[in-house]
Amino acid sequence: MTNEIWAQVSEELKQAVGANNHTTWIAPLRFEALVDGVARFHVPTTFHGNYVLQNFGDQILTQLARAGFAVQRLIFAQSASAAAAPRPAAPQPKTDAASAHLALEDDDATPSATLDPRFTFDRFVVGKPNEMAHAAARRIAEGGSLGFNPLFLYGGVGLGKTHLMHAIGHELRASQPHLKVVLTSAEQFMYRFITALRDKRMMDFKQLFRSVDVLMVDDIQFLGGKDSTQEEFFHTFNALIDAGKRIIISADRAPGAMKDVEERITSRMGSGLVVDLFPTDFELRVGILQAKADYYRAQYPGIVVQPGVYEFLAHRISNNVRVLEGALTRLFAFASLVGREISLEMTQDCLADILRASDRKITVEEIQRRVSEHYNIRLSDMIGPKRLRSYARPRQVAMYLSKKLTSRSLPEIGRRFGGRDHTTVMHGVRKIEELKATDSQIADDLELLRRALEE
Ligand SMILES: Nc1ncnc2c1ncn2[C@@H]1O[C@H](COP(=O)(O)OP(=O)(O)OP(=O)(O)O)[C@@H](O)[C@H]1O
Repeated sequence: MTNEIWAQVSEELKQAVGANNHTTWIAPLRFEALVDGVARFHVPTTFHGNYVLQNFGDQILTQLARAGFAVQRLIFAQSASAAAAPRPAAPQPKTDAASAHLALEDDDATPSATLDPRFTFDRFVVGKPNEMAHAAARRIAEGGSLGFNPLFLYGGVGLGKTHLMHAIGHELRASQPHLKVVLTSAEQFMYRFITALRDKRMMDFKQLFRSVDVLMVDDIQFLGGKDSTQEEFFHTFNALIDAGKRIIISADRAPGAMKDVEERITSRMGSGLVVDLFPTDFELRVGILQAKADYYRAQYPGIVVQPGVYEFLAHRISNNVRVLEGALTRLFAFASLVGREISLEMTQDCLADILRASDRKITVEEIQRRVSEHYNIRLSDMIGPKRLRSYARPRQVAMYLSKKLTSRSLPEIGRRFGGRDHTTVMHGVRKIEELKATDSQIADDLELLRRALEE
């Protein structure tokens, strides 16, 4: 996108937000860059940026989409072109799509992140793979006493961890505005820590983080190998837990699977409620597409989506909801540009690159092969009739993973396990679900296998 195009989009926005709002809020924005679906703007103050994001963020995204730009995140910062260029010793917090919405602005008096207005509970579609995580997040958002602390949410890329954290933030801000709720990424925590060290303002740093009521830290796996930041995080963590404050942590893997993070830290992080977000299944993907499309239809009135399009996308696109969203944004923007209905043909054409990239699907056969290798048993024994525990357990693990990671139905899975009945598969899946909560060896096995399969 060029400055000229932004100028046109900005003009369009005048219609949407009104001339006064436009002069006050939109006109001062300076477009800086659009990289990987993240559009970055320079703003005169942090407050200005927060205000625009919260009040006009959706409209800006919509207008950009209308202009043909599939933007997924907006960042408003004083940043690069302002005087606040970081000194060399301090790493810059990354501003990619994953962390953009958490941007903590440098001149914030408190480290409370900008909440993304789109990441609310209302807009979170619940299905089997994420129902536990959603329920736990809801419990925290309701306030009151909980039987667990911290909450540790983990799962693969783009499955809604950040979304749930923001949703908790929104709810708490509305229902208990006196609470100091802080949402940050591990990377930003480190950035602040290093900056405080450099500027000899450690007391301020400690006070800042230890005075919060609810601390949410995203992408904690980032602490791997960053020894002094880990140490500081550990102290912050302990101080808050001891003071009865609430902590929510997210990561791309289970606490025990974290690399280069000290064991005393991972074991404390895993000492509350640990919940995993499973890869989306077909039903959840259709649900998410429908919910997002409802929203788009309000923005692009008159666009018709032909039957079968959502199902096609849910079948063909990977687990990552971010990819699913990007596909839909592009489809709606394209359909509105050319003024046609969204048909299967248009979908295949317009999304050819995304569909190609998502072609790799996990199969039951691949799961069986991996699981038998993992447990060191023959594939034929796992699929065959033998009932020995040493075969039955891996078989159940493979059934469980087949249910969770593929879109195959129970009878279809049964057929691939030597023609077993669907009730046998169901029993196996339930058994592993139970064991996962009580047997850490099984939980670790599942985690390892899932990672290997999703690579
Ligand atoms: N169940 C859901 N319902 C609606 N939207 C969802 C759901 N799950 C994920 N999304 C959307 O998918 C996108 C990616 O989600 P999010 O950023 O929360 O992922 P994440 O798990 O934090 O992944 P990462 O670690 O890569 O940041 C967001 O736009 C989010 O709104």
